[in-house]
Amino acid sequence: MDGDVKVALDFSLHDVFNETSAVGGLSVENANGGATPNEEKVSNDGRKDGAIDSLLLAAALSSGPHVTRHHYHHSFFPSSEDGEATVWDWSDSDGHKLMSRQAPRSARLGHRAAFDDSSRSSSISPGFKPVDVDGNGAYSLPLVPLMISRISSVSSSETSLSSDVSELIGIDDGITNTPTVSVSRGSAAENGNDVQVKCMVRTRVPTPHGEVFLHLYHNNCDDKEHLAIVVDPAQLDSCEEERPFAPFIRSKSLDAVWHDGETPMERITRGAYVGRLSEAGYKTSYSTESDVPEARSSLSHAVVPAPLVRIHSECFTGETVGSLRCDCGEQLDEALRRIAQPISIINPENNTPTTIPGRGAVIYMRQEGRGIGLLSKLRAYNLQDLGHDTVQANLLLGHGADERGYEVAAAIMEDLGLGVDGMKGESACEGVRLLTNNPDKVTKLIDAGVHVADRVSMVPRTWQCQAEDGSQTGGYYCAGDG
Ligand SMILES: Nc1nc2c(ncn2[C@@H]2O[C@H](COP(=O)(O)OP(=O)(O)OP(=O)(O)O)[C@@H](O)[C@H]2O)c(=O)[nH]1
Repeated sequence: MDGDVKVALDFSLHDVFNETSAVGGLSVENANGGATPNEEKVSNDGRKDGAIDSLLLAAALSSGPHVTRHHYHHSFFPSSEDGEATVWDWSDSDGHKLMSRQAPRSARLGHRAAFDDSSRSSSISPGFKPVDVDGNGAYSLPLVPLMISRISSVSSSETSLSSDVSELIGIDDGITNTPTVSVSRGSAAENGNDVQVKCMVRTRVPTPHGEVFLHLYHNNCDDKEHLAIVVDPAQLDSCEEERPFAPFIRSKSLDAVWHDGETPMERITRGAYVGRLSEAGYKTSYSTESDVPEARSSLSHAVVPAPLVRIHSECFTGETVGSLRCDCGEQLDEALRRIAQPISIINPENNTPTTIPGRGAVIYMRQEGRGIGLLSKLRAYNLQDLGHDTVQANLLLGHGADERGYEVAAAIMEDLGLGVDGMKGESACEGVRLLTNNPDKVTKLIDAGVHVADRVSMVPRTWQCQAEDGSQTGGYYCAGDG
């Protein structure tokens, strides 16, 4: 299991690599099929999508749909015996020969010590290449919220805990200064104010897990732009005649009328549309709740499982830099993968098995470093290198062990009809299946009014592989390791 071997890429992968880089193999610099990252391709139906990462596509084709930007380095591909890449042998006891460019986590952590020692003596431990193949990391999914953060014109001096959502919208909306709808959350806010959130924009984003809707939220509690990554592809292809099996996951505040005389183009620009936008046409979304199509009445939420939801905390180091100190990037990716899995149900209308698209959401909270912020988290890493654990390091810096709050996340879920209040009818008490290993998170969300129907453990694939190995699970660097 420990031996690193040299292998060749399989045929299809190799073809793509040769196309994308003069160097070929794993040291490609442009993993975007020769296109620049911003280059657009026009599909047959006239839609414009960002250029697909051909490296990723090739990996997915050769290894299966589970391979994503993050898992690309962690996942398996069929083994061959000669070539250029350093890979790890993960072959299982059933005789499946599998190789991965990702070392087992235990090995990664084990080798870290050797790496640290050897880098001091300028000789890198053979077989451990932590950042060997990350040329395509620049386009990874979690970069999106970070870019949004950079272009945000909302500064902390322009907002305050007591500011109204309408003030926020007036600053950088550019469409309307007078929002009429936001979601109010009882008395959950610690400062005594109602927590208000408003979805400012919703847009379709193609991802390795299929098409998702990215929702950007403003709120009256902090100056962060929190996000919801909604997986509900059924609504892309919805037509009025056919009612969906499960209620669509839509933002009430986005679909509301924001001001008198609102134009269709204003609504379309912020994403308040139904179905799929195309050059051929569009349809603005329902502006009142009574217009929302009901799920098929004969299909209760007992038949369609409650949506899977993960509340994910931003982790710049783990998600964008590819830090091995935590598994946040893998967790985000794994959450989206699991939410996007098709759901098998029995259609009570004809009693036949049927499959519906996966549905759920990742609520992406900008709570870096368990709420202590990136600056403090990075300082905490230095203290951890001195031998302190995560909690000790946070406390030494004057922070709590975990400073995250979940009222804003709960308000976003309410706005999306997820586990709080629901959209209407049967979905009202549908609840959510929460993807987490953190019991504290479950308690805090229940306190914030979320109906948690079930907790689903959130185990990254690399951990699962380790468990099968019988080797160490978790590691001292990962905050999620408990
Ligand atoms: N302060 C601090 N924060 C960290 C560290 N490593 C990761 N984080 C942050 O921890 C957050 C993730 O929290 P976790 O405890 O891993 O996971 P969780 O969200 O509580 O629980 P799960 O839902 O089971 O993943 C992210 O915001 C990371 O930025 C660390 O060493 N110190």
